[in-house]
Amino acid sequence: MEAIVIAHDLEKKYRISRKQQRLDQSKSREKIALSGLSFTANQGEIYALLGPNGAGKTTSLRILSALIKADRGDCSINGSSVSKEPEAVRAQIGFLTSELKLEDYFTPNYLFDFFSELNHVPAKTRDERKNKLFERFGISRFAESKVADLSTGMKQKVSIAISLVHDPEIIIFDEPTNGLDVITARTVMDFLREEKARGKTIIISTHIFDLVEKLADRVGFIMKGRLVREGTLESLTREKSLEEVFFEIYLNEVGDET
Ligand SMILES: Nc1ncnc2c1ncn2[C@@H]1O[C@H](COP(=O)(O)OP(=O)(O)OP(=O)(O)O)[C@@H](O)[C@H]1O
Repeated sequence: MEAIVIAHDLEKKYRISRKQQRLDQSKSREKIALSGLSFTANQGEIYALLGPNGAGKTTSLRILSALIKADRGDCSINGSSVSKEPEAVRAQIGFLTSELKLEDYFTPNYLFDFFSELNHVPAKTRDERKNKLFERFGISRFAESKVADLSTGMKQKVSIAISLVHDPEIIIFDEPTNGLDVITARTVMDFLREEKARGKTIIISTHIFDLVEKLADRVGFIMKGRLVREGTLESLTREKSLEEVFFEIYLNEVGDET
């Protein structure tokens, strides 16, 4: 199996406000989000980063996607270094989040064309892709409606479609089903399975066991900014449920602090 996404020894600190410092009862003005995170995803698999709130999932996916910079460490995406070749990385990945905010005034059709142009997608390819994605996500009927008039689920599906204008080899999806109703969540999960079947590599972050059990080939447990265990879903859950494995690791790594 070929390693296509390699995160190596990532460190990231955020500077926090004095107010936040007091709330955290911390002596430091910095918050450590990642402290030496490493993991590897293989070509054509769905890899899940599973961890509790504040573990560092979003931070690591944003670094992988060249949206923010790590303080230390680096990632290799299909042979390109995130720190040295961020443009090459961006061309190969689609970063998806259900929290992406779309401008209310524009239509799905306009947004898809706009982002296609930004990504240098030729018009013919753009139209083929748009038809396919709009059909797949039930957007076609709303293609000329303003974003402001769309339902929350439809907005999320539009944001997924426009993150895929360049048909990226690697899909990075932060909390894929957060805030989605069951029907939209199902559409998204089916879509990710189809993309995997097309040979794409998919990395998701989540705290939802059920999602990991339904979707993932391999799982990395992330706690306090570090990877604490990694393995195939099958090997991890041979004797215990994923939830049991998670809490065993959690008690070991974090203790019973809440
Ligand atoms: N912009 C920021 N400024 C200050 N601290 C931040 C910032 N972003 C994240 N953090 C802190 O860094 C740590 C890791 O956050 P991150 O969002 O990466 O975790 P997460 O695993 O995605 O959490 P969640 O599941 O709650 O979204 C947390 O303690 C968080 O409070």
